Amino acid sequence: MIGFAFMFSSFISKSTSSTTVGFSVYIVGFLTQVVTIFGFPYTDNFSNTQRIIWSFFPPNLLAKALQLLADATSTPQDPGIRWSHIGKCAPNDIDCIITVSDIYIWLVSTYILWVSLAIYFDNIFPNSSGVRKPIFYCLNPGYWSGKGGNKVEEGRICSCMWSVPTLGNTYPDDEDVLQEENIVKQQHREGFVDPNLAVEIHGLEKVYPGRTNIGCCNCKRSAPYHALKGLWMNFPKDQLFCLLGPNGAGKTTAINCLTGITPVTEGDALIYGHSIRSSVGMSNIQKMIGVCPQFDILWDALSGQEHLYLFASIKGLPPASLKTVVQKSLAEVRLTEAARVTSCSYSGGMKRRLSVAIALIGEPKLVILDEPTTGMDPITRRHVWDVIENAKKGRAIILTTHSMEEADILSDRIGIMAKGRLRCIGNSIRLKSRFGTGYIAHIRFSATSANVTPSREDVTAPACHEEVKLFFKDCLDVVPKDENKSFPTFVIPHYKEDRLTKFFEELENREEEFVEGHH
Ligand SMILES: Nc1ncnc2c1ncn2[C@@H]1O[C@H](COP(=O)(O)OP(=O)(O)OP(=O)(O)O)[C@@H](O)[C@H]1O
Repeated sequence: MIGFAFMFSSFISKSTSSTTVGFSVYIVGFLTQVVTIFGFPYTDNFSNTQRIIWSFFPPNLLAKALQLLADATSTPQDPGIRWSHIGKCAPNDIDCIITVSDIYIWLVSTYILWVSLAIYFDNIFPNSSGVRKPIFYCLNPGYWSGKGGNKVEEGRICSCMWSVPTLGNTYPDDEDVLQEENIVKQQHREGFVDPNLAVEIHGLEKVYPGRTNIGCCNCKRSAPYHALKGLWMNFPKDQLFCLLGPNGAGKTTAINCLTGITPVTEGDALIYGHSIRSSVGMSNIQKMIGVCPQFDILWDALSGQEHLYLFASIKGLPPASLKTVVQKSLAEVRLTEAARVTSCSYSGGMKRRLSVAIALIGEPKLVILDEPTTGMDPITRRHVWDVIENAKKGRAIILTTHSMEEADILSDRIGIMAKGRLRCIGNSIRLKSRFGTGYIAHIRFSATSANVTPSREDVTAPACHEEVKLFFKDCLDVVPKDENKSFPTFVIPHYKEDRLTKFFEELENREEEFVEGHH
């Protein structure tokens, strides 16, 4: 019965539907068992074919086995069924169509059949990302040897794929992007392996194929979509690379290609030397990455602590260290108090923090964070920034975000994508100096500022920075890169000009507190 249920689960994608289907199978099983008890089809009156078809449904065999057992033990004179006699019919079984031994063989055989079918259907039906294996995947020797049998397809089995259009000119129009591309291409041509690189992206392209889905009365068509148009990038170790870009730029697609969720159309990427296009490479990659997906993948019934135990065990952490690691991880993302609460009661921000903790657990060498601070309040977001900043040591991090402030504070390098292409790349100062249109305020604090005591060290104390931050709290980009600098730089977008003017008016009135202020 387990094998049959397992096979049925391949056809169901939603947990709500599984309850309905499970209950329906139970009812059908009950009815066929009643029919079996009344003699169908294990008597001489029925054909072998009918019996064979009936026996493929495990509850029927179970009912027949219980009936044989009941017949063999109904009176004190009945001999019962001994293990040594399971291949023989009971003396009072006149028809002797099937024995307990036959039933055992049938149950084991149908279990193997249903489980094999379950695995096969699970592979050929598209998963939640629309990816599936070819119909005859198991006939490919590479699938069994693990070498090159990892080919996957997209779309439904019956959908017809459109031809993939060729990509036009992919020549970058930005000098920094061109320089990055040239460096990566040259290294690729020369086969140079830089030990300081965590990720090398070699001309990554992704086309979501257009399809014609033929329904009963309608025929829907969609054209192929080029989501990634040839990315060439290097991500060094011990650095945080931030991918920025508007909605639909291709950030999540790039991440899904790196993590193996979506198959790549052209190009390749090496993560610590392992190719994302090889099944062996991908299984090695998956052991060394931690991912915080754009949408939280959590189980409502499990608590935060249980999630972390589960993922730490999956990542192969020694059982003895699990408790310490989980507690440290919960403390880092400030979920210690809510550790035992089921995740369905968590707020959106708490769920994101748990997802970040899951991504960081087990010391992964590459961490991929897809919009990790979405839905967090400003204080929690700053706290999570600290967690990410601390996590940078000893690993590479790829982070996507829509927040310029987040990118500015956390990143070592930023890449801005649009329409599947990399449009600019560099550190935040380089990008600001090339593309910034706002104002930059350099503010030096006096030791006699009302918030600080007049000693040399206190000049750099964050207390007086707080005053400026409060003033600009509704600006996007005013947090100093290094809070301990005595000359912090505040970047004020051009549309906040009125705020800046007001600020400088205040500065003039408080000349004794701020030694210098200019923009
Ligand atoms: N399975 C899919 N089939 C067809 N097109 C898709 C599929 N997934 C994404 N796309 C398209 O690819 C483009 C890039 O999507 P992607 O999710 O990578 O963007 P993004 O930069 O992550 O956007 P966001 O910031 O909104 O998360 C979008 O135009 C999207 O419509």
